[in-house]
Amino acid sequence: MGNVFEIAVIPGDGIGPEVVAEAVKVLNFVTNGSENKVNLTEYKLGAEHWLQTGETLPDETLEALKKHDAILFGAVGAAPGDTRIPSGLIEREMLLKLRFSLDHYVNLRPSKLYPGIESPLANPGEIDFIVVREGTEGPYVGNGGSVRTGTEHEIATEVSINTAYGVERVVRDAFARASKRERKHVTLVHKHNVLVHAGHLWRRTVEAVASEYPEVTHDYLHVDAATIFMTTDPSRFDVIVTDNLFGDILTDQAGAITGGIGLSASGNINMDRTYPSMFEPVHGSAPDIAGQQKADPTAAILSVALMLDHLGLSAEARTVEQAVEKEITSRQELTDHRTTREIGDAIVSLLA
Ligand SMILES: NC(=O)c1ccc[n+]([C@@H]2O[C@H](COP(=O)([O-])OP(=O)(O)OC[C@H]3O[C@@H](n4cnc5c(N)ncnc54)[C@H](O)[C@@H]3O)[C@@H](O)[C@H]2O)c1
Ligand SMILES: CC(C)[C@H](C(=O)O)[C@@H](O)C(=O)O
Ligand SMILES: [Mg+2]
Repeated sequence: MGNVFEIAVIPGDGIGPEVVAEAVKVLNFVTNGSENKVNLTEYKLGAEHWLQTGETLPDETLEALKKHDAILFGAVGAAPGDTRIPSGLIEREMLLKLRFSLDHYVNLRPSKLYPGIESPLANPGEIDFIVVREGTEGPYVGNGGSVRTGTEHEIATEVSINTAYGVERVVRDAFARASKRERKHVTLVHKHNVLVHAGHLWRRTVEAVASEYPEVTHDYLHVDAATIFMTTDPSRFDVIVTDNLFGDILTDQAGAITGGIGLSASGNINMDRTYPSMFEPVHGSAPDIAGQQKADPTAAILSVALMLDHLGLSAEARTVEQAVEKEITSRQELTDHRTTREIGDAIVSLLA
């Protein structure tokens, strides 16, 4: 007896609707004919929606979203120069509000250099690591303010919040994931030589949790040095655990070295399953290429694979990943770039 999974779909802004259309095609195809079904409900949210309605994320919408089994998210946000929308409004009051309200404490961002993908690195080696980015704390929580705003005496703060509870649960998740991987290695990335209070909490937590996982090795890198190794020796990484802001920055870099941000998937995961998890590409709304069918939908499609895994549909998840790998290989033989739709169609045809 199969299940029916209720999936909320939030296409969002810019290339969001374009890449989500392809991801939905793949999701429908891979579940069609299987005993597990998906029932999709679309929600209009984002910068365009705010311009039309003045709404960011109304409470009723949040409550409705909570009733779903998972959320498939595209991207939100305006072009940096768009003065009609206050900078950060949609990111904070819609996207981060969702991640915080649904307690998405594990922001899982895998990076893999697929065969046939060209890395900008001269000697990329084998790249296959995951970043376990803390998703609900750090400098993202909005604990700050500005006094004497606009004067030469302005003081602006953005306080990074790190709780023992929040750090421990994400560090535990990283070690648990590492213990199931071949190399079984965790790298803590922080900056405890300067950010001593938060840094030492992270460090002590890693040491304590590591003692429960004797089979998992671990090391530490300051975030500045981590960016060096991400470029010179990325194959050293297996599982990186880090705070919300460092994880944001490192995962864009990780995308760049593995062939581009258009391939980077992510899951905002509530491991306790008290609320639905949300799956989305790492990239944003890319206003520079929006509406032109230039966006690579692979990140959104691989986010569907992460979602299927989370829902317990691992056979379907592997099917999607294998079709993506084959499509990436077949791209190399083409002289023209595939459009967003063509990539989605090619992946669907490889699922058949
Ligand atoms: N999760 C999200 O919704 C999310 C994530 C990041 C940024 N944003 C928002 O998106 C807007 C634009 O941000 P940005 O320009 O800093 O980052 P971005 O990720 O949207 O774009 C950065 C660069 O990558 C390219 N790119 C992104 N996705 C691509 C894809 N699928 N295929 C090919 N190229 C791709 C873009 O064309 C651009 O040159 C901002 O409003 C930002 O706040 C939202
Ligand atoms: C848009 C922004 C809030 C977001 C983040 O910083 O987490 C984005 O950059 C991401 O990586 O998903
Ligand atoms: Mg980011």
